[in-house]
Amino acid sequence: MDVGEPELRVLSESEYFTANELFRQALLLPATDEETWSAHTRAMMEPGRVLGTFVDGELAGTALSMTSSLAVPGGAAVPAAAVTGVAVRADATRQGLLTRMMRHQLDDAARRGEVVAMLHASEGRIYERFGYGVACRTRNVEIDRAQARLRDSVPRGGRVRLVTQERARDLLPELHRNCAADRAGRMYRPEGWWPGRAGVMKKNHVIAVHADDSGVDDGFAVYQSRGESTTVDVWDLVAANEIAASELWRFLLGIDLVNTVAGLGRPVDEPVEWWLADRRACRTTGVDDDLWVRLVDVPAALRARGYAHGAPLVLEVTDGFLPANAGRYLIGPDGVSTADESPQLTLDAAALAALYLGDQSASALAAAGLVQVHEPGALAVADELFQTRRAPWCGTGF
Ligand SMILES: CC(=O)SCCNC(=O)CCNC(=O)[C@H](O)C(C)(C)COP(=O)(O)OP(=O)(O)OC[C@H]1O[C@@H](n2cnc3c(N)ncnc32)[C@H](O)[C@@H]1OP(=O)(O)O
Repeated sequence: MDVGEPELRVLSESEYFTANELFRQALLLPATDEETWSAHTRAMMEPGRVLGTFVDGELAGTALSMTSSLAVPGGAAVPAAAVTGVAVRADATRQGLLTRMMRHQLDDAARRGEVVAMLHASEGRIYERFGYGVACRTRNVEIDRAQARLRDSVPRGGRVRLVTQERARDLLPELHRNCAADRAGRMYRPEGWWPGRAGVMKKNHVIAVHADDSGVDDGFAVYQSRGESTTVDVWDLVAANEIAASELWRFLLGIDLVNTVAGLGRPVDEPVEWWLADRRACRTTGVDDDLWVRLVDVPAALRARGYAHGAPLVLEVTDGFLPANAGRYLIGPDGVSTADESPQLTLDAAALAALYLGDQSASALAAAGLVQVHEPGALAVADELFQTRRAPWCGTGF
């Protein structure tokens, strides 16, 4: 049976709990207890940014966004909507409710001056139609501790210390902010993220902080042990520089009684194998999509990032969901402007998102038919312009 004409509106604070329950039910998660809700989850809901769709007077769909920013190649950060809490009640799916919410949310982000929207997707087939594309990926690794010794050549410095969860609550938000320019794809963790995170932090989560030789904190790791043949799961490891990163790994690999150290959602180019004297001590157990990005304002997004040296290129962008974004852009190391010339390459908003942070090359996307080539040689030019020194990585779940 079709649902009646839906009503979409911004929810009031008294409706947030119901929206969160709807989300949890749709994600097949258990209901939230009152304490977790009021002390933690509630903090993720920003007034004016929680949407609800009502059918026959009942809440049937919800989606929220948080105020954030995203680091782009070249070191700048652009205002960003961090989208989460997306759900439609099981008896109201495939009737266009999500499509309405996505349109409303992207229009709202544009009104707020947000250049991109970003999310983590529950399934791979939902968001491309709305112009989102996979902009970075993560890798899960398992390191066999008995075999793992860091090479003598790995630079050393500073000191790792354990801090209490209480101390970590004060320390980590600023420390994370200071590490955020590390690479493209990193995001500013929204204000409500940390209290929300504290809600999922278990009693046995341990926090290690690295300080450099002058005593300035420059990285941290959050981990937890499990199982009898003990594995340490590393949930969060963020560092401002390579020494802090390798020293945190050195620390984790030095914990007594541990058999395996599992890094979850790590950058795909983290050089773990190169740190190890025996590279086979590290096994990749999975590579997954990380952040999906939607360029809300294509010209502003293109202008915000830096480009490698190379010849300029005329790129045509098509955008079925936000047609105002469609256009031709002259992109080069000296900047970006709108162009009248014939395009050398054409691609849609979702493919541009995959190119934008440097995760995929234009050549790889063209091989899948996602970039149309009008001029021989243009792919090589695009590959050079959009390439980045490091793989993009978000590293923040939300
Ligand atoms: C960022 C996050 O929060 S991720 C979490 C997302 N939420 C979930 O996964 C919870 C469970 N799923 C749901 O709540 C819903 O199925 C949603 C939100 C994914 C989709 O909501 P719906 O209202 O059914 O989407 P809507 O009807 O607007 O669909 C639009 C199109 O997308 C397609 N579509 C939507 N969801 C899916 C899916 N999961 N798989 C494949 N296609 C899908 C529809 O078939 C439709 O295609 P059409 O235009 O060709 O007919």
